[in-house]
Amino acid sequence: MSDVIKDTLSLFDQGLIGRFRRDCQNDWLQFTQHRFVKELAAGTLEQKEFQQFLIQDYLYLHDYCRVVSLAIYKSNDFTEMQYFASLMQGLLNAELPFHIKYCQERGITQGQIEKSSKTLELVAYSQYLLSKSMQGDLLDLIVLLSPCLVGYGEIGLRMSIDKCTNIKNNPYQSWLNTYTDSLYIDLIKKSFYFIDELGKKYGAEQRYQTLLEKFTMSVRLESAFWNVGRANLLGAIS
Ligand SMILES: Cc1ncc(CO)c(N)n1
Repeated sequence: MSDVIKDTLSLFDQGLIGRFRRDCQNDWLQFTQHRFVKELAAGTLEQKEFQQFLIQDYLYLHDYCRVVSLAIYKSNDFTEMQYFASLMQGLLNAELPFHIKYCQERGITQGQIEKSSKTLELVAYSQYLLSKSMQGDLLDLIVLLSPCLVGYGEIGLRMSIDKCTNIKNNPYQSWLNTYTDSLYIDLIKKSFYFIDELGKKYGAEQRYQTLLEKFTMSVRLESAFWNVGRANLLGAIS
């Protein structure tokens, strides 16, 4: 089992994603080895903090889906459209129902989510994605989205083979399983190939530096997002 996971993890080092990850290594490590991630793996994360994270992430997923629908609109052929439609389907039919289930298990109601203030971390990330995705072509757009697309998968896979992970009585195990589920991982595998294809089609080589800047900013916003559960109310706006 762990060989299959290691093979899958080696894909993260290849192609355009591999190059971006290497070229913003510090930021990437801060994101994927964040304090929140370590506490999740150990099962020591405060329940309250996780609940706040779930609420903010629910609100984030709404904006993320909006950006994916913009990608469908921006697609120039049916192959591109099909890829983004499958991503949308994965979000709406797999990740979101799981997310709603975790909220329900923790007694978080729909009304509570709708009444919640957005944290500055959420506003910054969502607004960055929503505004930047309006500019540029489909390659710019997928680069903006790719830390979000592949990051949780890498985190989930690494945790699943890390000896330090508490798998026996970890209250966050079912949430972690979402991101190692074969549906989620298959989508990521498809994404590596698709991003490389778009890279060739839309000339990633010629504008690599601009793309790297977009990727890196999304990675930093992902790191900041891990703090949403701790963001105090003074830092929240509605
Ligand atoms: C902020 C954030 N990034 C990535 C994912 C994975 O889809 C998520 N649910 N939330």
